[in-house]
Amino acid sequence: MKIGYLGPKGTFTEEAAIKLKKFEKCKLLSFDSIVEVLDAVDKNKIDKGVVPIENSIEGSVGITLDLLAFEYNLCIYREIIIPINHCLITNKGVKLSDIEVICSHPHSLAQCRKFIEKLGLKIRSFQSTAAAAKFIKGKLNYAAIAPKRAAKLYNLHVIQENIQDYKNNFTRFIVVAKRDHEFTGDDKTSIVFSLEDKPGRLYEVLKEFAKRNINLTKIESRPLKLGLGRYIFFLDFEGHRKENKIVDVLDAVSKKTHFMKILGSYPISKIYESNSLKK
Ligand SMILES: O=C(O)C(=O)C[C@]1(C(=O)O)C=C[C@@H](O)C=C1
Repeated sequence: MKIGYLGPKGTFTEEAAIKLKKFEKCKLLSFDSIVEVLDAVDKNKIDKGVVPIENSIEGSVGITLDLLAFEYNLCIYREIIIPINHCLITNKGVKLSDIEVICSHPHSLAQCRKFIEKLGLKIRSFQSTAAAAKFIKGKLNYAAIAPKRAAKLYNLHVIQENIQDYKNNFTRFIVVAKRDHEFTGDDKTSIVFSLEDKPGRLYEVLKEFAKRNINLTKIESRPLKLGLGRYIFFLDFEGHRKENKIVDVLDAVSKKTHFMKILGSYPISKIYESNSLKK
């Protein structure tokens, strides 16, 4: 089983991918961007791919949602939630006062916004935290925001841990595949849909879930990219698409939407512990 992840080695996504070893024997392969991971699954170069979808401080990873909605017909096979400990990382011997530029993934920079503002640093974005850590190697006025494990892998130094602006920081990752997960009895389903621009249309859809006592776990809108005021909705709810109640609700919703895509049913994740220093 080949599983791709947003790399290089040392990203939070790799930490999430390592958790998959509990479920199946797999070989982990690193990719430079989220789109490359999804594309490799789509083209059957790998069996599954792990990408971030949502963070408890900064919200959704827009690119992941957009690719699932508009560009690929892939399924969510599993979700993995891990705690995120952002570390300030430099070359050995560098002091806080030496740092001029801070490098990281835009989502990580956003999760540490107040911390960065207090230090008055310039920022530079990278495809991932570990790519930023690799980049600062040998650059004495640069720091990276990255996992502890990235510092260890690239022989860098952790100046400060847990620098995110809010204590409870978690990211939800999804494992994407060509098919979704079989029924386990403790599942969730994700769909995406768009509506006609008429009064009450979203209410009509949500009513179908309320009527059947189905618990929604997330709702999010993203631009439909056809102009202001036009949206696509992502909805997560409890239950598996093979259960009668869910078959029924999906049928009702498909009749009330302009477009609907089932992204998949998969087991609800527990929150994993960080294993940032374990392999
Ligand atoms: O750069 C990484 O380490 C990633 O795994 C990406 C990512 C993200 O896109 O949200 C994952 C977890 C953190 O929330 C910050 C960055």
